Amino acid sequence: MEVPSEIGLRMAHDMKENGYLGAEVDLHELAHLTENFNGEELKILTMSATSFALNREWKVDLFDLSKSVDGGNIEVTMHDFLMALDEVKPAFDKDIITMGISRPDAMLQCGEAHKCILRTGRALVEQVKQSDGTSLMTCILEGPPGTGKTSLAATIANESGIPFVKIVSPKNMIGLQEPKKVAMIEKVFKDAYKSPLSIIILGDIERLIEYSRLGPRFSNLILNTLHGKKLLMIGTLERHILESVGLLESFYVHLEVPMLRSGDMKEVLEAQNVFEPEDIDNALQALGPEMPIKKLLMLIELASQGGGEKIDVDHFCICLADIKLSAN
Ligand SMILES: Nc1ncnc2c1ncn2[C@@H]1O[C@H](COP(=O)(O)OP(=O)(O)OP(=O)(O)O)[C@@H](O)[C@H]1O
Repeated sequence: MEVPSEIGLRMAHDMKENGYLGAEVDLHELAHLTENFNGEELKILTMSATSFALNREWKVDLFDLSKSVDGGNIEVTMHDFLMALDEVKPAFDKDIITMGISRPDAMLQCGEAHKCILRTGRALVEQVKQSDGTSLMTCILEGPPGTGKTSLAATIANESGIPFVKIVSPKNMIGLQEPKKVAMIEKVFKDAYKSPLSIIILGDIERLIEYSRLGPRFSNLILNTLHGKKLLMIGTLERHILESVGLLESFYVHLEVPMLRSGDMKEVLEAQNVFEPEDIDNALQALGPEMPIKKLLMLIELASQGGGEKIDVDHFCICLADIKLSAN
């Protein structure tokens, strides 16, 4: 059983104090299910579960409205909470961290470099969890667009078992004004600091915000507010931007996420099982020495459309040429 979140435990404690929590309610399960809820969201969840209990208990007899209703009998059950959980969702649902990869188990093996990054990521997680000397670990995954940086960060966070995971991504902030974005980022850090152990993923830092605005607050946010709490922060960025915005020193560990090389692409093609075995080498030859995983997956999808079970390698080459043309 994982350590339930501080907030979840607090909520369960409050309800017990108020004496209307059903005896069968599994507090640990409940705390586990509400790991990514903030205080306000927990209040709303509790109100929703209570209203389910009220609806059930206060069965009004429409044929005899003079009958009184006994409010003292209200008991909020686990079932009420489960129904409330269907309705009330946290702003930063843990599922968000799997963005890009809709299911963590859909993460493809694609070469030694990716495996090595995952291994290092796991080691960093263990260090933050176990070392008394490490309260803050910062790691940057740097590499060209579409190389799988965010997916790798999400996989590390997903596997970590750390209940409090927040992702800050430009995709969550489309259309927001700069001050609102800064406020959102600050809130994520403040929320994280309420948990004894947390992970924050900062996706595409350069697109998040104009760094000069965030910069001065950023170091304060990370360094000054920890107060004995433990945090692993994983950022994703392209290297030249990392240098140009002067962020290089803000991250202790730098991991390079490269494009897929021929051997890595072979691993992906074989796993996808989209070519006849004898066509794989021809396809690899057409693909050239390297390519970001995003582009390779897009190409496979494009070439698979409307065809049979396997992709015809000539058709694949035409799709590849189309993609190259449109990129120019
Ligand atoms: N190992 C993998 N298995 C399956 N799909 C993957 C894998 N890595 C990345 N992808 C897919 O490739 C796409 C790009 O991945 P991701 O967003 O992680 O890359 P990125 O380097 O963060 O991109 P950008 O620089 O554009 O932000 C996503 O759609 C994701 O689903």
